[in-house]
Parts: sequence; structure tokens; C-alpha cells
Amino acid sequence: NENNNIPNRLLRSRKISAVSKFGAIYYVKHLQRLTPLKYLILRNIDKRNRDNIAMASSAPLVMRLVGSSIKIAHRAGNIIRDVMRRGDLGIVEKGKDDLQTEADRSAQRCIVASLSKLFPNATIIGEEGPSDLNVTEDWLITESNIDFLKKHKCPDAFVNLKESDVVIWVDPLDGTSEYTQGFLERVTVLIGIAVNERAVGGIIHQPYYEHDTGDIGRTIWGLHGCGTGGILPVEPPSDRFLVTTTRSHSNSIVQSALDAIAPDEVLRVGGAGYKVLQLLEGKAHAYVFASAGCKKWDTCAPEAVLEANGGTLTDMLGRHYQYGKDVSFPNSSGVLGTVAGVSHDDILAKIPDNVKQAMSMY
Ligand SMILES: Nc1ncnc2c1ncn2[C@@H]1O[C@H](COP(=O)(O)O)[C@@H](OP(=O)(O)O)[C@H]1O
Ligand SMILES: [Mg+2]
Ligand SMILES: [Mg+2]
Ligand SMILES: [Mg+2]
Repeated sequence: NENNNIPNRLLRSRKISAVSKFGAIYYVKHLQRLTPLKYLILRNIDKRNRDNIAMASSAPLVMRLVGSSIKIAHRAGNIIRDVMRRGDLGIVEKGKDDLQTEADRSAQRCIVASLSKLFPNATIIGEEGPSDLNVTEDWLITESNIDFLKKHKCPDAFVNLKESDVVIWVDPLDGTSEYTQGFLERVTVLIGIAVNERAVGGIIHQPYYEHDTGDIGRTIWGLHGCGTGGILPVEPPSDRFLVTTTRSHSNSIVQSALDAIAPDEVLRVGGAGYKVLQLLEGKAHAYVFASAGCKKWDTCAPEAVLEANGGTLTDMLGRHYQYGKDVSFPNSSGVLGTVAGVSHDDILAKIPDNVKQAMSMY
């Protein structure tokens, strides 16, 4: 389980490092307290810490992007829980059915400040617009997930990737409406990595996911050519066809698409990130949203994670969205996601012309 207490952990690793450096002196001075065995253990921990720091800074760019984003999304999740615990959500209405809270603002500041410090030449676009990046040390995450870096090799396609070719799409809190109404499990933090217009990497952090052990929060990642982690994907049932869609942003076109597909059951839940997690967990076969409401930051990370696991995410006409730095934000032709093993084309074929027309108007 990931350690939430970053300041303490830093403190501990600094202490260990100091003991290791001055170990000989410490050993002479505190003979009774620090046995040779303890000293050797501390020195080993220090060496491991230093190896990890070296690995985190020398790994290929795309691996550092994913490794750091795993840590950063986790920190943003802590901020989201802190705001809720304090109770004052600071809700602002950005537009119709479109809220922003203190958690959206603070989580974005933490994510964008951390990413821009680590990757100054990448383009970073956050849902909440330009943020004040002058944040406390506590919100500046410079660590990387070492486990990810150690266990995975950089896919060949990204070996020569340049920072200036990367666009990072940040949704600091996906499912704001659910957050304000207490459907907390559906809240996610989304960090999507785009290269050459395509969503290739993504992090979906779920701050309120409850593990059987009682621990809270999980982080799912996906990278093209590398697979997914943080979740054990489950296949959906073979005897029923289940579709997931919006809870709070439905309209008649959204409903026509669902009627035409005629699934055995429609799950109405909030959050683009959460709906893709439902696909990976075998709770639904398809995510169908025939509306222009989602934006690039809603789908970049979920698309990359779903596709890294063999699924597909496109618009309602079967086209992949473009995620370059100059694209417009709205996903104006809707969202269709399918899990590995489900035919995307079969579902596309069922979408009626009036829906397709409405989705290609922009
Ligand atoms: N009609 C609409 N107006 C504004 N935002 C919309 C929208 N339809 C979808 N969205 C955005 O798309 C995301 C997923 O929507 P839904 O939960 O309805 O499936 C939400 O992201 P945020 O919560 O990050 O703003 C939501 O705001
Ligand atoms: Mg929003
Ligand atoms: Mg969102
Ligand atoms: Mg959001």
C-alpha cells in the first residue's frame, strides 16, 4: 500500500541518509544504540534510496511521465479527501450542470505545478484553466513510482520521445457532480499522456476506492505497448449485454443511442474515468455517451488505459479523438468505449443515423 504521509517519509529517508554518511562517527559515539548489523541495514536502505533516485531520473521519458504521474495523482487524491474532510467544498458554478470545487482547484494546482517542474517542455492542459503554480513544498511531488520503473521496459515506440512532443491532459477531479453529492467512489483523478495526437498513456486514480483490507484509494495506469497496472481486469458476463452511461448529463440523443443498442441493463454512473474502470472490472461491455459534453481531459487517460488493455475508445462515429496541443477541448462527437473482446464495429452499426448526424454537426 502506498504511504500517504509524505513529509514523514521524507524525514525518515533524510535521517537514514545522515546516519549512513556519518555512520562511522555515529557508530563510535552511540556504540550501544547502533549495532553493526543495524548500521549495515541502514546503509543498505540508503543505497537503495540513492539507486531509486538515480533510476527515477535516468529512465526513458515516457516511463518517467507515467511513474511520476502515478505519485502525483495519488497526492491529488489526498487533497481531494482533505477538502471533503474539512467540509467546505467552495462550490463555483462554471456553467449549466458544470461545477467546480476547492478540491478541483487545489488538486489541479498540485498536479500541474508538479508536472511542469518535472517536464518543463511538455504542454500541460488542465480542466480548470491556468492555475497558480506557486504551491507549498508539500504539493510539489518530484518522486516516481519505482515499482513501475523497475518492472516495466520502455516500449520501442517511445524510446526517442522528446518532451516537447508530449501533451498532458489533466482532469484533477473527474465526477465533480458525484463528489458534491456523496457518490465518492466514482471520483477519479485523470492524467492523460498524448504523443502525436494520440492518447498513449494514462493514470486513473480513485481516491475513495475501498480495498477488502480497509485501505483506501487505488491507482490504475496504462501505457500503449506496456499494458496496464493497478487493477486485475475482469471479463464482463457472456450471457448479458451491459452498457454504462452518464448519470447527470443525459438528454434525448443520449437516450436514443441507448435505445437503439438495447442492452439488458443500463448503468447510470458519473465520471468518464469511473465508467472506464467499470469496463475493466467486467461490470459493463460498453460506455456509450452520445453527447458533446465530455472534453479531452475526460477521455485522454481513460482512452489510453482502456486501449492498453485491448479495448477501444472513439467518438460515436468510430474515430479516435486527437489530443495534440492545438485541438479544441470538447469531444463534440460523443464517446463510445468497448472492452477487449466486444466488437466496437457491431455497436457502431447499431447507432441510428439521427444520432450519428447529431454527433457530426460540429
Ligand atoms: N453536458 C455536460 N456539460 C458539462 N460537462 C459535461 C457534460 N457532459 C459530460 N460532462 C463532463 O464529462 C465528465 C463525465 O460526465 P458524466 O459524469 O456525466 O459521465 C464530467 O467531468 P468533470 O466531473 O471532471 O467535470 C462532466 O463534467
Ligand atoms: Mg468539471
Ligand atoms: Mg471530467
Ligand atoms: Mg474534472
